[in-house]
Formats: sequence, C-alpha cells, structure tokens
Amino acid sequence: MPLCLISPPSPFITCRVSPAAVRNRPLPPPPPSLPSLPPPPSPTLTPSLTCALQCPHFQSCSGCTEEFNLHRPLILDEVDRFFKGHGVSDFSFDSSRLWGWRCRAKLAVRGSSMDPLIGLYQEGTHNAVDIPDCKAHHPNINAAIELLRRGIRELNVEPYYEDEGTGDFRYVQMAVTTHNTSLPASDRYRNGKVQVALVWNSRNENSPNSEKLTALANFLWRNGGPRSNVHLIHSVWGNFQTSTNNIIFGNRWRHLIGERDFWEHVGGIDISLAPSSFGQANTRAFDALLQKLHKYVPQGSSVTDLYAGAGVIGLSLAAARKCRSVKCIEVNKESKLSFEKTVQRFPSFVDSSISWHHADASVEPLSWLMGSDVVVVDPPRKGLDPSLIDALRDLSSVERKAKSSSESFGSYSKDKEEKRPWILRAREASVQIGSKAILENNQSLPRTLIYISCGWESFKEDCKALMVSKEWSLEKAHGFNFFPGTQSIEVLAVFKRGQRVNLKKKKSGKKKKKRVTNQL
Ligand SMILES: C[S@@+](CC[C@H](N)C(=O)[O-])C[C@H]1O[C@@H](n2cnc3c(N)ncnc32)[C@H](O)[C@@H]1O
Repeated sequence: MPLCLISPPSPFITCRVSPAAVRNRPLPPPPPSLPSLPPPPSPTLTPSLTCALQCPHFQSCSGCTEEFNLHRPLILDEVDRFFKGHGVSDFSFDSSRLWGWRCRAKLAVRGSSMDPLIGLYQEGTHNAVDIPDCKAHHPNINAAIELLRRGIRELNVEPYYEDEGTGDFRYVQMAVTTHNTSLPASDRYRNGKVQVALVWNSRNENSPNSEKLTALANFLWRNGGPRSNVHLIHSVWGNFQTSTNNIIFGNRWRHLIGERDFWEHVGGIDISLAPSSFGQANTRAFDALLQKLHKYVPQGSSVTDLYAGAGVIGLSLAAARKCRSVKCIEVNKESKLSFEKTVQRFPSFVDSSISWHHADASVEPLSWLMGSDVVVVDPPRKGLDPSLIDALRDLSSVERKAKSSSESFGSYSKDKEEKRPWILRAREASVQIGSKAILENNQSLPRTLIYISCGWESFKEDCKALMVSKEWSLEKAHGFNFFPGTQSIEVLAVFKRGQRVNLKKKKSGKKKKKRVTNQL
C-alpha cells in the first residue's frame, strides 16, 4: 500500500512541469520501497513525487500500473527512440490532467447485495475489486458509484455470480458529460453529469427480474437527479445481456430515465454519444489531439475516417478544415444514431459532403480509400486489419495501373458504375449529408495517412509494414498522455506517400516557431 508523500493532489490540479524540466532532468528511479517517515515539505519535491498517483487501490486494482511520474510514462524513451530511428527527430508529448481524467469507465458488479463490489478485476483474475477512491476516475464517477452501492443495498439487488451465471446486475458503464453551457467554462468539468448504463442479466425489460432494474434507475434519479441535493446523474440506461461469455454489452438497450441525448464538446463541435457507441475515456486529452490533428489536414481535403465510431474525428475535421468531403466507416451500427444526432447540431456554414457507413474496414478497403486525399485511421488496440495495410501499400501501383489503362482513370461513364465498386458500396447502409456528386466524381487516392493509435506494440508493427515498401514515410509524430498511471499513450503519426520530404531544407531561412509542447 503506497504511503502519501504529500497531501493528496486535488483531482483538478494537474502537475505542471516545464518542458525544460522534463527534457533536462535525469528521471529519478521509483523508490524501491516506500518510506515510513513523514513527507518532507513539498517545495523541494521532484516531478516524480509531485506527479505520483497516490491511490489506495494501486496494488489491488489492475487499472493503473505506474505509481510515479504520471506526467511522463516510462515508455516515452522507447517511443522517442523509435521515431528518431524513422527520421522524426522532433517527437513531442502533451501531458494534460493527471488525476480525475477518466470520463468513461466500465466496471464489474460482483459480491452480494449487502456487500457489493463495483470495480475492475485484479490482475489476471476475475475477482472484482472495489475502487471507491480511484484517482483516475472523474470524481463524479466515484460519487455515482457510491450512490449505486447504496441503491443495490437498499433494493436488495443481486450482483452477478459468474460461476453460476446467476444474479441480476452484471456491469455498469459510467460516462461523464462536461458540456453544460449554462455554467462558466471553468466550472464545467468539475460539474460533469454521469450517464449510467446498467447491464442486466435478463433478455429484456419485460423479464421478471427487470423490475429491480427499473427500481434501481428510479433510485439513482431520486437521489442523484436534478431534484436531489447534489445533481449528479445525467440519465440511466438499461442494457440486456444473458450470454455467459465475457462480452460486456448485449444488443438490446433501453433508455430508462433522464435526458436521452448525451452531449460533449470536443474538436470544436458538439458531439452526441449514445452509451452503445465508442467514446474516448479522456475527453480533455482527446480534444488536444484533435486540435493537433487539424493542422495536418489541408483546407478543402477529401477525407476518409476509418474505424470512425460516431464520426467524431471526421466531423470535427469537416467543421474546422472545410473539407470537400468526409466519409466515416464504422463496424458498430449503434454509432449511426450518434453520428446523425451530431450532424443535426452541425454549424450551418459547413457544406461538405459527409457520409457515415456501417461497414467493416477490412473488407475491400480500397473502395473506401478511393476518392480521398487524406485517410485517418483510429483502430482498436490490436491495430490495423492486414487487408487494409495491404491496400495502403498498394496505392501507387493502383494509380499506375489506372493511368496506363486505356480507359483513363477519370473517364468512367454512368453505365459503367459497376466497375466503380466504391460508388455502389458507398450507397449501402449509409447516412449521407450534403452533395453526393462530390464523393462520386473524385477518384484521387490518399497521399496523407494519419494514424491515431492507443496500442504502441501494434502501431510499431503496422508502421514498419507500411514503410517497408517505401510507399509511405513518416513525417511527424506526437504523443498524448491519454492514460496517466499506465504505460499506454496515444500516438498521432503523420505519413506521406512517396519519398520523405526534407523538411529542414524547405524551412531554411524561416524563423523557428516557438514550441508549446514538451520536446523529448
Ligand atoms: C479506438 S475506436 C475509435 C473511434 C473513433 N475514431 C473515436 O475517436 O471516437 C475504434 C473504433 O473502430 C471500430 N472498429 C473496430 N474494428 C473495425 C472494423 N474492422 N471496421 C470498422 N470499424 C471497426 C470500433 O467499433 C470502434 O468504434
């Protein structure tokens, strides 16, 4: 159990370390054993101590693996070396909020109705651990968990018992919206409201054991809704899952109480996220990443956003870069509704052709790359599908073949549509906003690839596979502290098709811009 070296930090104060301090100071190794003496006065503390996790659950919970240097995960040394080895000498790392950053959590509900456990599994086991004072959670997630615990006890709700497949309440997802425009901007994060999704061990809301689900939703609303002393709860949803596998959510969702629509503000736009859609856990860091991403997409580009979720990246680019067209491709059909809602609040000046497609990016991926100048990929931790890597590596040869073919690349007539599978495909299972014509008449292939990764190991493999044939070269890379307390970081890497441009030569004579991020 870690001892507090200094008084626990407020979750709303991040550890500010000057770029120079990070660059020049040799990092002290984590203490081998924890001191038993009272802490020294704080002014002399090094960043590793002021940026310590100080969480009482550190050793029992599997959520965090690092106790010190939250501002600078150890893996950064390797990341920096990797990028240097591939010609990117100015890799930068942005660190934002170090505590209370997690705005989205999925937690197991186990134990008994009198003694419920709501938390993560212990490393390598299926033993859930209570984490009421989690330092990564937004504080209102912790408060909502405590309210939920009270509800389980008072209503005698039976948590799930995995071995037997019995009990009612399996998991809970908590997501915080910090988008309350009636509050001053500085108060919004702190006053975030929690959308609670209760995963119930029943087929639907009419099953006999679903009565307690309704009762629990009403309890949360009565005690945490707008009429309670502390308004904490945004809404409550039910999800129904009876399968005995490890998949958290079933296919059936029900809105039970509170506001149906959940809005957040990132990347310059209001986005709607249903509980069934993917959402980034670290809202603030994601916003910083999107701001950076915008710089690499030229105004008026045609963009393909693969692994798009509810289309947040594509839509924020459409709004900021006035893209000619944006195509979002996502395999989870539940994200479609969130995309449509987001578009309803879209700024009226955006007149891009925007579409969202329910499709698997690994099936005929070339059809999605056709007609775009920039492709953005944001795959799950396991990385890109091999068929997509192959398609990305083949682009120049596709271009050459198209040019040399007697039927010139741009001269298809309407009756030859069947030879343009991407057009036929783009019409399937899609939502289209704005003009279709732009999408259909553009036959360019991407020259810029922007890879957003939360899985460092898979990223390295994909990166090498893309560059081995010299089809793509790395131009820029940035890291973001999306998961403080772990060895995971989010990477944004920009690749260009063809040979690497000598940026130094291009820039010579120009004044150097002041850097605002931590150079490593
Ligand atoms: C890391 S999330 C990124 C989502 C989105 N870019 C965002 O930031 O909100 C990865 C997304 O890829 C989707 N996905 C996974 N495999 C896919 C595939 N083969 N084709 C299309 N989408 C896929 C997942 O459902 C998930 O929404």
